[in-house]
Amino acid sequence: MTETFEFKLIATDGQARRGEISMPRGSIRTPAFMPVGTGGTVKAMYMDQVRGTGADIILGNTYHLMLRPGAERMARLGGLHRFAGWNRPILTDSGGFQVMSLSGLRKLTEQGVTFQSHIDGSRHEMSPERSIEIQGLLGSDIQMQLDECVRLPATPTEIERAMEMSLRWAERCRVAFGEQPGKAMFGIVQGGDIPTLRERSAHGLKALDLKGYAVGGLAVGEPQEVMLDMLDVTCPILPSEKPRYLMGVGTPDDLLKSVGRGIDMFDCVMPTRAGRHGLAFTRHGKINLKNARHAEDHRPLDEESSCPAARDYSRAYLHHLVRSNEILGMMLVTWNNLSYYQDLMSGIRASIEAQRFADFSAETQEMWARGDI
Ligand SMILES: Cc1ccc(CCc2c3nc[nH]c3cc3c(=O)[nH]c(N)nc23)cc1
Repeated sequence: MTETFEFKLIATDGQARRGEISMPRGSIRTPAFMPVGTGGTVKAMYMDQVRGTGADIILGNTYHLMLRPGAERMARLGGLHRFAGWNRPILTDSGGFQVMSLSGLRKLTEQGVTFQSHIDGSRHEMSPERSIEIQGLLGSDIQMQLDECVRLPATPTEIERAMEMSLRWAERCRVAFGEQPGKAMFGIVQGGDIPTLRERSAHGLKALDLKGYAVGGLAVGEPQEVMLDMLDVTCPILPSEKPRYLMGVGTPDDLLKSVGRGIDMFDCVMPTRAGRHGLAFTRHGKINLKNARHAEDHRPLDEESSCPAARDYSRAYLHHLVRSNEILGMMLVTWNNLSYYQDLMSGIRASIEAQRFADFSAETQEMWARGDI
C-alpha cells in the first residue's frame, strides 16, 4: 500500500511502454484498458466479474453522477467506491465532454459551462473548480481537468480558442486540486488535428508538472490515421516518466497502434456497448451474433478463453439470446468482450517485456484478418 501516486516504467520496446501505476487503492498494470462505468455500474456486469476479467481500474462519470444521485449525496453515502462496490482505483472524467454531448441549453464562458440536465431539465453550473470539487466528493482517485473538446471537423480558430481555454482551465484545476498525495489530477491535451496547436497544448500542460497527461479531442469522428498522426506529434513532447491516457479509444486495432506510439491507458465504451448489441470481439476478429449463420453453430466463441462466456456457451445459444433480446445475451457478450480486451492488454504487456511487441501486433492483426474460423 503506497500513500502516493507513483508511475514506474518497467520496459520499453520502441515507443511502446510497459509500466505500473501504484496508488493507495491498488496498482494499475500498463498499458491498461479501463472499462467505462459511467453511472457507477459497468453495464450488465457485476463488479467482481469486472475484476475477474483483469481490470485494475474503472471509469466513473462526473456529469452523470452529479445529476443522479448527486455529488454531495454520494459523499454522504461514503463515496463511489463503497456505493458501487469497487475498492480499486477509479478515474473520473471532468464532465465537460458529456455536458457538450448530452445536456441541453448549454452556455460556455471563461468561467465554466452552464447547462440543463438531460434527466430533469434542472440548471447546473460546472466550473473547473466545481468539477474538481465534485470529483473529490465522489472519491475519485484520478481526476481529469475540465476541458473543452471540439468535435472534428472544426476551424483552426475554433480549435485554438478551445485549446487555449482548456490550458487556462488546467491551471485552475491544478490550484483547486491542491496537494492530494495518493491521488492524481491529469491534464488533457487538446488542439484538434492541428500539429502546432497540439504541440502548444502539450508544452503548456508539461509546464504545470502534472502527475499524468491525457490526449483528448480525438475519437470524435476523425479517421484513424489523423488520430495516429496526432499521437506522433503529442507523445514525444509529454514527459516519459508520466502516464499517458488516450481518451475514448478504441477498437482493438486502435489499441495496438496507439500503444506502439507511446500510450499507456485507454477507455472506450466499445466492448460494453457492442456487447449489448450482440457484437462479440474475439481473437479471430468481430462476430455479429445476430447473423443467421450462427443459428446452428455449436462451437463456443473461443474454447481457449478463460472466460466462461467465451468458452461454455454455443454460438447458437448466444445467437438465440441476442435475437430474442434476452438480458442474459447482453450479460454474456459484454463479459466476453471485456475479457477479450483485457486478454489483449495482457498480451501487449507481456510482448513489451519480451521485446517482441511488433511481432505480437502483427500476429494479432493477422488473426483478425484471417477472420472467424
Ligand atoms: C465514464 C467515462 C466515459 C468517457 C470518457 C472519455 C470521454 C472523452 C472522449 N471520448 C471520446 N473522445 C473523447 C475526448 C475527450 C476529451 O477530449 N476530453 C474529455 N474530458 N473526455 C473525452 C471518460 C469517462
